[in-house]
Amino acid sequence: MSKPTTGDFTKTPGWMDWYTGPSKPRFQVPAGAVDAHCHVFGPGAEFPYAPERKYTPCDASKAQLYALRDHLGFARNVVVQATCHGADNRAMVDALVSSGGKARGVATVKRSVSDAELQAMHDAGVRGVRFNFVKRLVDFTPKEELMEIAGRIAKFGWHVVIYFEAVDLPELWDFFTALPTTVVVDHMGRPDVSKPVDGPEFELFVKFMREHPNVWSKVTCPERLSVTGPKAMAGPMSGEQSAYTDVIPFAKRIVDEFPDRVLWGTDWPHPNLKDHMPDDGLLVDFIPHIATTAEMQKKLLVDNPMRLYWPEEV
Ligand SMILES: O=C(O)c1cc(C(=O)O)oc(=O)c1
Repeated sequence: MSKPTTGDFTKTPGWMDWYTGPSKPRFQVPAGAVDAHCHVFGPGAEFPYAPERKYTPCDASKAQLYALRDHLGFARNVVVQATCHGADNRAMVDALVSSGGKARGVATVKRSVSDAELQAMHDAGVRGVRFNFVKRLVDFTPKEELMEIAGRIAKFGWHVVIYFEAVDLPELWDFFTALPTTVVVDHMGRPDVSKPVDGPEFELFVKFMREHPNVWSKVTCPERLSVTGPKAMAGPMSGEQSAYTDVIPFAKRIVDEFPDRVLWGTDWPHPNLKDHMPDDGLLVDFIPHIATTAEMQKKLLVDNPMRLYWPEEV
């Protein structure tokens, strides 16, 4: 793959660029598999990063994303608006429009968005909005504004994607459980995997899903959540086909209990990683550790994302 650029922007110090030499996964994903969580960044020269952003990434273009899709054996993508673009969805929408119907998207919108703008995004393939509660990524938006947005996007048949840290779930519980749409949790609500998988923190997350059949989870980002690894990267420190073993019990528990409400994605180009950049081919090899039968793999990678993002084809 071609090397990432940065245009006129200066990357955040210590920024880790995505890995240009991903291996071919040993695990062959089922036909029609969807990478249901990934991003595009810029390119900044064409789609400038938002003034209110908390980080400046390297560029990660739609062409590079779609080359990775083909390399890994996926058929489709769900492109999630990255916080470095704020509520300016042009780069994400441009990626959808150029995908030939193979990508759908999740936007970030403000309360001031018009119905005509929502309709235009719908026509381009947007099917959800993202509410972000991770403080290092976004400024605070009042909950009544978000609830108003949720009510408006519900009319388009869209869902709400939420991103939060596990310690914040108790405080956010009432808001999340009042949302009128399907609710999709990013990265399993970021559990602290150094705590027990059956301890109070993760039990609360399981209860959240168990008691609310409209709640789905992405069983994504072992490379973010892992504490002890080993890491899915090329070279001598590699975990190769058994990376991120400390995350497996958490993700597997969610897939086992809620096989019809889980999604998987690469999270390419992996914003804000601090200590390593994964080989996306090896990340795909993580999947059979958490979805252990062909039936579960098909639900995770094909049936569930198709039902949520391409229901007209199911
Ligand atoms: O943990 C993160 O830093 C992160 C950031 C973003 C974003 O900036 O949109 O998206 C993600 O899925 C994860």
